[in-house]
Amino acid sequence: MFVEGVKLALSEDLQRQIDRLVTTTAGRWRVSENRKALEALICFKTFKKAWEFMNLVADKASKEKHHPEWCNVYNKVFIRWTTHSSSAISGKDVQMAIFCDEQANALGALQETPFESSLGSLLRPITEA
Ligand SMILES: C[C@H](O)[C@H](O)[C@H]1CNC2=NC(N)=NC(=O)C2=N1
Repeated sequence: MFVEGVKLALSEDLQRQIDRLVTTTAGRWRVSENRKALEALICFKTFKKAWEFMNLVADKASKEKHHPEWCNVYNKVFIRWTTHSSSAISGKDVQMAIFCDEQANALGALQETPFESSLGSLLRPITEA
């Protein structure tokens, strides 16, 4: 009983953190369609800013042993946090997403990035260009 109670409290806390990320970041973060990942499209002013961001996240990922699925085109970074051994978003995913959000803000990432419109051009196969 006690353990179950702790589990419940933890997942409620996680859900609250996820809700906060999704609702307070102006469309930057969303829960993936299969609900197993947190994803963001982050738009920087320059390529150098995007690269700086990726370096900071790379350092943190090595320390935390939790690595992003991501891609970069010029000033945009698409980033996804998911945990392979889990069927749901984990605390580590949320921790990394919050870290990314803080770093993105510190690097002056553009606040409002319409997810759908920008993602299309970022991931479009090069043959269609
Ligand atoms: C053994 C090692 O810690 C695991 O393979 C880690 C590595 N980094 C990881 N990163 C992410 N995002 N999810 C994982 O499940 C994961 N597993």
